[in-house]
Amino acid sequence: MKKVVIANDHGAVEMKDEIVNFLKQKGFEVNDLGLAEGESADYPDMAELACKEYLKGGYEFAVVLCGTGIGISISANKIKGIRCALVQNSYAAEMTKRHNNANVIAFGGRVDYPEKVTDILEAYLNAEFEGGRHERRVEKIMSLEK
Ligand SMILES: O=C(CO)[C@H](O)[C@H](O)COP(=O)(O)O
Repeated sequence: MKKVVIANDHGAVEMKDEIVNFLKQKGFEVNDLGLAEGESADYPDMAELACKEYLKGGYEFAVVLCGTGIGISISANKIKGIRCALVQNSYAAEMTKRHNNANVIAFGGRVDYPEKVTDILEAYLNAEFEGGRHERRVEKIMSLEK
């Protein structure tokens, strides 16, 4: 079964539940490392949890969530091997898979999106990395870690 790991801080509990249910309906096994209602944590810790679990292998991608999506995506992108995209709509979600081959996707639980967040996520799921000239650029992103 395809696996996904997800983590959230207290700013995105409801959105996390919505995304977990959606991914389960899509046939994913979801490793939920995030917070439940009433719990609280610092978003860099939640980014680290999800991304380090993802990097162990066996996961298709990871999802990270905080109030804006900004802090947790900044944090995720500090971790070697992670290309985290904070996407604002379906177009960006599709393109970050096609061009950046993002392996982590971020959303903000307190953000008003123009579409359902699950539709945005679906655009990412349905897209494929194009390779070609984008392969070279992704390699250049990854060499910035050195
Ligand atoms: O969006 C976030 C980071 O970018 C956090 O969810 C937000 O900063 C948490 O704030 P608070 O502790 O006041 O709920």
